[in-house]
Amino acid sequence: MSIRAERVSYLYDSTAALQDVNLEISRGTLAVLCGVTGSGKSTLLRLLAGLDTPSSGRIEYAGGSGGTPKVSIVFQQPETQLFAGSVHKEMEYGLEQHGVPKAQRLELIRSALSRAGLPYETFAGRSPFLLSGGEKRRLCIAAALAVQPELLILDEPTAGLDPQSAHSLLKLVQQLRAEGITLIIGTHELDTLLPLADQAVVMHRGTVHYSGPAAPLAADHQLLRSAGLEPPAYSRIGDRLRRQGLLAEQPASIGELLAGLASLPLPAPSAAGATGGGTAESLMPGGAGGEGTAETHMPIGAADEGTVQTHMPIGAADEGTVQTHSRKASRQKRWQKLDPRVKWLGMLFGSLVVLSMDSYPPALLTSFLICGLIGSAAVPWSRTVRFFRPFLLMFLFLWLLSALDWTSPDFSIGPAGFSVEGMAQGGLNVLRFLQLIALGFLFTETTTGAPLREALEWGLTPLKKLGLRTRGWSLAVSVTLQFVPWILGKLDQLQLALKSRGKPRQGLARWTPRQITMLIVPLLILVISMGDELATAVESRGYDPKKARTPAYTLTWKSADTLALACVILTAALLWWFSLIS
Ligand SMILES: Nc1ncnc2c1ncn2[C@@H]1O[C@H](COP(=O)(O)OP(=O)(O)OP(=O)(O)O)[C@@H](O)[C@H]1O
Repeated sequence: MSIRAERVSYLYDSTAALQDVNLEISRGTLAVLCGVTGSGKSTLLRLLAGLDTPSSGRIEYAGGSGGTPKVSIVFQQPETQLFAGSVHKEMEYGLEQHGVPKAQRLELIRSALSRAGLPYETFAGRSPFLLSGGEKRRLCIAAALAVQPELLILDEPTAGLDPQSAHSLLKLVQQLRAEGITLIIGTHELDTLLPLADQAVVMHRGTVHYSGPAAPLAADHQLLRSAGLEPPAYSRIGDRLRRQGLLAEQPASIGELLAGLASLPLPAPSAAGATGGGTAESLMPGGAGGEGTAETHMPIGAADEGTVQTHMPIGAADEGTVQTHSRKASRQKRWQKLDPRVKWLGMLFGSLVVLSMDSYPPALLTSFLICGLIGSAAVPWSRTVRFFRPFLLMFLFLWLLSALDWTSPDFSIGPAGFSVEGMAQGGLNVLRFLQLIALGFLFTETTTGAPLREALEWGLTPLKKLGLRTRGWSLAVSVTLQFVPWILGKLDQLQLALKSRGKPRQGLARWTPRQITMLIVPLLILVISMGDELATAVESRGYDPKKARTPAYTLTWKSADTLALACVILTAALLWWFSLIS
């Protein structure tokens, strides 16, 4: 199957990760996608796999077997891609989603596992979570192969593998190419993958810097360096030897370089070489032979402006985006500078007001105000949606439950009767719950770890007088609060993993009861292992809750904080008064 990206751009919030990407990869090609960290490789691979939709532009597949394109992807971190209770179930999930009849599944699973070097008899019953890092990666590759993809996308497939496993993975990649599968591999590992590739694509700051045959790219050191990449070692050494007249041709792989070297008589070490000078120089990659020793020893790209810019947000090229970005950053900074005690008190007063409300007008006004506050703190819209999405289904259920009326319903849907009054009251309660959650969200989104903990400790000080160990509590509460975004991030990753193995589902369809039950176990395992790691870290640092800790952050009250607190108290009082009169 061939794939074509046409003027593809992708934005994370308002920052462009990809800009105007045009790309064509023909059927049966092994394409290597390289670029420095943050250049947009993973984002592009996700779009090519159909897991995300471009913000603009389009991606087309052609020459497949018809119907939905059969694309499989293996992510950079395999542990985020596993979710089932056993290796067999992990493999079966994708086959089931692709509609493969049960009778055919076992054979496909066996064959894919064995191709990935995991014998079925040994691994089928084991938990994917208890495999080693390399075995997890092989399992993900096996699961991707089981569905017999026409396009296979691998993101950093050799990362974290020992040399032998990396070698067998490369052999497998070559076999797959020989079978006519189109392969796209995202990697930094140019030395091993570039010689195998037919096509190379270099990403630089979210754009395609080069797309063409792989062999000339390996020899074009200037082009690679201008994208912040170091040319493969075989090419750098070959280049030096060629300049010195020792090799006739530029080697296209480490194998060719060794073969070229084998035909050379070994020179006797010269006196100059023995004292340092010449030998040291000749051992340096890309040394005096033409590319400049100083340049070689500088951090990659220090020699060219392009790489320095790599670390800037891609949108920096566009002045409008920069301005929006800096306005947002300054709003976020203003909220972060505010003393956390003001936010803590704001959350306390806000919660009291919300709890005292029993009619819609003040509740709606409060919702409006909270939305305004979240907007003024420049919390990205996508992050807010991601945070609230899991709560919405739960609250919808609670709302329907409180609207149920079996005795004198105002209307019925099927066997269930509902009362309008119950709906109104339930709606109000749900709204108030959401407001309480939103206040907590605003507090944690605008306060970093250390100030958050100190503010919590300050809030718990009265309890200290009763002899309670508030330091331990505040640590526990702040860790718990920071767990929430972490858990939501993990949920997103697991959802993406499910999507990568089956029919793409969008919106509420992603949260079917089956999907939720599939996510519970891996999520629990991830949470427990994170708790375990945290406990080990705390223990290894000799943390003793009985001893006073030196605060990592000192709270300082400024006049702007007094003003902000006065605004908080005034607003809370007005809302309370409004709820009394309405
Ligand atoms: N979820 C996200 N939210 C916001 N920005 C993101 C997100 N994911 C990636 N980015 C940003 O998008 C840009 C491209 O990221 P991407 O992960 O595609 O790069 P990459 O080339 O794959 O990097 P690496 O080799 O380190 O994996 C980076 O600047 C990154 O910070």
